[in-house]
Amino acid sequence: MISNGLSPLRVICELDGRSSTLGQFPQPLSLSQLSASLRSVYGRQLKVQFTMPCGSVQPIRSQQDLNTIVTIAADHYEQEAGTLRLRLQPESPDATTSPESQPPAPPSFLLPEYPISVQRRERSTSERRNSRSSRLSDAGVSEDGAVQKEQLAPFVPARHPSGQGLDSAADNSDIGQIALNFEKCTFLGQGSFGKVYKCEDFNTGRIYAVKVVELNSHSLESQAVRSLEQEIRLLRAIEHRRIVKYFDCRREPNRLCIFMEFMPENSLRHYIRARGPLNEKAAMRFTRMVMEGLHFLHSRDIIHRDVKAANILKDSHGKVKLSDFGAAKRIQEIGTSHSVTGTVFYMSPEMIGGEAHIDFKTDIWSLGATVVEFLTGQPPYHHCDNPAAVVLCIMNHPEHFRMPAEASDVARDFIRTCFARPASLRPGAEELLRNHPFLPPLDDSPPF
Ligand SMILES: Nc1ncnc2c1ncn2[C@@H]1O[C@H](COP(=O)(O)OP(=O)(O)OP(=O)(O)O)[C@@H](O)[C@H]1O
Repeated sequence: MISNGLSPLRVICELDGRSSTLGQFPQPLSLSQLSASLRSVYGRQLKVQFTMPCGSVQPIRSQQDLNTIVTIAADHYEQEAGTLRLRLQPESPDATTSPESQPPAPPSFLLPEYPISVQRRERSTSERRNSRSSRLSDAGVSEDGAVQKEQLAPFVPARHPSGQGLDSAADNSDIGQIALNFEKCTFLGQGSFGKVYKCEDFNTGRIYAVKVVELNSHSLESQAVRSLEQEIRLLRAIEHRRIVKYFDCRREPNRLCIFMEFMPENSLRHYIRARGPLNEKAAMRFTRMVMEGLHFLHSRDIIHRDVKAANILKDSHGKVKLSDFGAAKRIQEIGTSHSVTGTVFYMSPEMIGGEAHIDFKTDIWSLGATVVEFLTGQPPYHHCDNPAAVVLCIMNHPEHFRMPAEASDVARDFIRTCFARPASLRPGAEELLRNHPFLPPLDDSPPF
């Protein structure tokens, strides 16, 4: 353990993949002293960050951030007693621009460098045959477990006049069948790891949401990108009415484009921000739908890992579906941005603690946090003024959590049940669906 007594703290900094000792510092460690030391050693403005036990990267911007980080390091990196490891990153000129304040950039990856005529190309008999066999080999698993045929219509790859396909930069020969109508792409929103566009396939008129993840120079040819592509190809087979479907994945120079089912009514986070917290009846309905989606994923051995209102998308019939399942963590690994500020609110203690064995129960915790967001407009521990403090609360001071003031006993019990710890005491999705009065069946719920 690092003591907060007199023993000095050794600070090691990593910049551009190289680690070096910055020095020994008296405790409590002072941010101004640390900054002065960094300036004298590196001679330039640097962002100071810390890698949490869960792998997320936390910026250190204040003395309070630093104090919290030192405590977390002491609690979770005991094998490195007396040492604090920091990551350094050069300050970019636009570092102060938040994603929200950026203008909605045009979908440059989709804009052709040549005029495009929107027309259907007739396919030859052999193309039709090949397309059919590849669709059959893509056969997936349906909601009831039955094997079923790929739902995609036979798309024609878009062709560049030079003869190259849109995806010529990568060997995506078995995918990349969606030919986009570039004129019909509109910006939908910005996430931490990419921008999302609504796009139309010019052959079928089918609408997609396309998430574009900018790849950093390290990740371009990395195993992580290949793994993500493979994972999304596998996830294409997952089909359920409470889950946003993945259709495809295509690598462009410097970018990865993930094609998903388009959900017209945006996320529950947007809904709550626009209209305020949900009433309890609505919260119960949406939670039931999300839990049904989780139950399906868990029954297929998939942990979502990023359940939150921003990942619950609405259709135009008042129903919701879970999005971003399975791949969210991998996208974080390869994206150019590495700050996950904000998402820590929903993380389970076992995930934050970097436990080796994370199971489905982590999603139940996150759904509990999401229900708090439904009912209050904010996730739990939102009163903490920095994410590092949130981490500390979740790990060490769960009693600091504020239960929604107006919540019924049933809602309170549901939230408490989701926050049970250790994870082994937390019920699974099926048990909650069967037994918890916060989740009464809906008209279209399957029997449990
Ligand atoms: N399948 C979809 N259909 C319609 N809109 C979508 C779809 N997927 C994402 N969006 C919208 O695009 C925006 C960005 O979504 P994205 O999933 O990249 O980030 P996020 O979940 O909001 O945040 P984070 O990246 O921090 O998890 C959001 O406004 C979201 O509602």
